[in-house]
Amino acid sequence: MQPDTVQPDTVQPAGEPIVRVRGLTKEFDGTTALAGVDLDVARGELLVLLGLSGSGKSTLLRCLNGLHRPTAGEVTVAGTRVDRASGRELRRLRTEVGFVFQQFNLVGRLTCLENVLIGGLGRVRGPRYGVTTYSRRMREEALAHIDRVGLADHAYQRADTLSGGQQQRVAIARTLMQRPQLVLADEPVASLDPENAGAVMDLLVRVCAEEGLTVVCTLHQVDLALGWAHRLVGLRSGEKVLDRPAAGLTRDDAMSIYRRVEPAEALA
Ligand SMILES: Nc1ncnc2c1ncn2[C@@H]1O[C@H](COP(=O)(O)OP(=O)(O)OP(=O)(O)O)[C@@H](O)[C@H]1O
Repeated sequence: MQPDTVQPDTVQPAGEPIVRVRGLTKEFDGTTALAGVDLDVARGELLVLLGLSGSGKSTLLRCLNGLHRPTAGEVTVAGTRVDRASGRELRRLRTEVGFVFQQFNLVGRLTCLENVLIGGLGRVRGPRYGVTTYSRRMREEALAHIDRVGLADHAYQRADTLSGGQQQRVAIARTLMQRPQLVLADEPVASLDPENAGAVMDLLVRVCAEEGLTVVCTLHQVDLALGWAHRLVGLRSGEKVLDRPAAGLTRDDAMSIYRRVEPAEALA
């Protein structure tokens, strides 16, 4: 499936990048997951991370929102030095950084509406139990996001009764409800069949572009990456081996990161 959203070929960096990574190294008990990665992501950019299983993609995403503390290096996201942030700074940062997971991470026994409202919890004081404990304005906002992802007829349906594609749409609506600046998506379509994968990816790209959000997304599907991304970054054994605009990049260029030979002129 081809995207029905026309994306600009590249994003002209305007001002400070929203993500700035320098010399990022992450080790786990003797395993080097990331080895000195440098990366800038411009505001509004859609960057796709590619690489073999175990190449460090998820670890990089998790270092961006502080789920992993780097072994060495600097990570700055939306002006916050994530690598040395306090617990309080990390909690604030996570209200500005949405995370879309492969397995959706919805609360199955709650309705779509309740799940989407959870995305707005960072904006309210104290816990909320049930839809009626949120303000009317928040409920209307959540319903508008549910409508936007095409699930208006399912707003009051339990999340665990929805298909995988529908559940990921709910997760996207929950992320929008969060009003983030940056969306991290870790293999958001890996659990879906090819048709649903294309449709959900198109939705994610479209709503993020409409909101002017920056997206860093890991994918295993090179064709999806070439269809949607502004820029592709390839990791191999924790090192960046490709960093090129998607425009003009061939499938063969992108596939080179999965080969053992060094990609030619990959780090333009
Ligand atoms: N919490 C952890 N504890 C120990 N090792 C870890 C941990 N998380 C990741 N690793 C290791 O770090 C390396 C990179 O893993 P990571 O999950 O980042 O790769 P990936 O490219 O996202 O893989 P996949 O495509 O399969 O999701 C792997 O060798 C993995 O085993």
